[in-house]
Amino acid sequence: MSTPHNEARRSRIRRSMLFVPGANAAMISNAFIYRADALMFDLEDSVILREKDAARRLVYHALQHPLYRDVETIVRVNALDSAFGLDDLEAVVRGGADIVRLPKTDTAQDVVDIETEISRIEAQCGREPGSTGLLAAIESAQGITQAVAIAHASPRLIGIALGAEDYVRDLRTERSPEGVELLFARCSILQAARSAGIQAFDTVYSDANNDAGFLYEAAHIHQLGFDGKSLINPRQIDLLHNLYAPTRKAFNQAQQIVEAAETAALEGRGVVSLNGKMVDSPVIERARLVLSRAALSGIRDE
Ligand SMILES: CC(=O)SCCNC(=O)CCNC(=O)[C@H](O)C(C)(C)COP(=O)(O)OP(=O)(O)OC[C@H]1O[C@@H](n2cnc3c(N)ncnc32)[C@H](O)[C@@H]1OP(=O)(O)O
Ligand SMILES: O=C([O-])CC(=O)C(=O)O
Ligand SMILES: [Mg+2]
Repeated sequence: MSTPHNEARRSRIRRSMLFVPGANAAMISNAFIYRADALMFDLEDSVILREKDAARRLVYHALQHPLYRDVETIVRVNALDSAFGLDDLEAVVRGGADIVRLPKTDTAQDVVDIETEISRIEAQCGREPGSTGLLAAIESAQGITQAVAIAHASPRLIGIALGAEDYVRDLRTERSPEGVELLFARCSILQAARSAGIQAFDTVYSDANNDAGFLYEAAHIHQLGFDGKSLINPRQIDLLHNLYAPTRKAFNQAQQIVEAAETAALEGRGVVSLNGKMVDSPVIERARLVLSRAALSGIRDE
């Protein structure tokens, strides 16, 4: 279903989504200073059981703070079948989060269930119906098998994301630097997301001090076609944004393609040749994407 809400939120740029542990008052109070495309307050696996209630209160207040008004806020709630999920959802929707991140999504029914609760809470608290977005994280073999159904399960979905730390546990393996064990899951998520017209996000890179390893993984998922990545540390933000910025060569080429296409359109031609290479509609579309990424991220420092 196409609504003004999901059209706008499905096309928003989200290269970087920074996880901020919900129980860490210091991090919660100043995470807005980091220029991530979205901040993702966490109430799930970074919060120990005895801090769940305190974390929920901290995040609820942060959501309403004026300093967080200009940044997109996502909150990872606990699963609805846990002791905390419903209380989290009440606080987060009432607090005005832009997007709820559902962890460990195994089936389309998981999405339908949280959608039903979000609609109820929106109606009860007077929040505009449909204004809370959803992001489903897939973190199991079952979830990957169901990725297409999950991606199509709700008009609120802005995207689906891989949660690789839990996923490799389910596969009974470990993450490797090359990520061969994640290739099937990454391709499944990307295919499912694109088939539903929503965004695809890669998982966290957990070694906050290994820039080379992070960049290797980020280049890989950028090449696969992901819109962005979940992050754990602010130092990863600029590394990722720079990687999403086009090179000077790609930028110049995209400019030439768009200029040639505009001239051809004025002359009533759909296909033109640029330095011997065919320029037609998919080439022009991709060139426009490069120019829009340059407008946002600048030109890559190499
Ligand atoms: C598998 C999963 O579920 S992953 C998702 C859940 N996990 C998380 O949310 C973890 C988020 N990340 C972190 O907690 C931390 O970055 C760690 C534990 C990985 C590393 O911690 P540190 O070594 O202390 O980080 P580092 O020394 O780089 O911190 C530098 C500064 O950035 C801040 N910072 C670090 N990570 C974050 C973050 N995720 N959000 C906000 N601020 C952060 C620190 O508070 C510190 O601020 P200060 O200079 O004002 O004191
Ligand atoms: O979703 C993520 O990237 C973090 C996470 O929970 C996981 O990897 O299991
Ligand atoms: Mg997880």
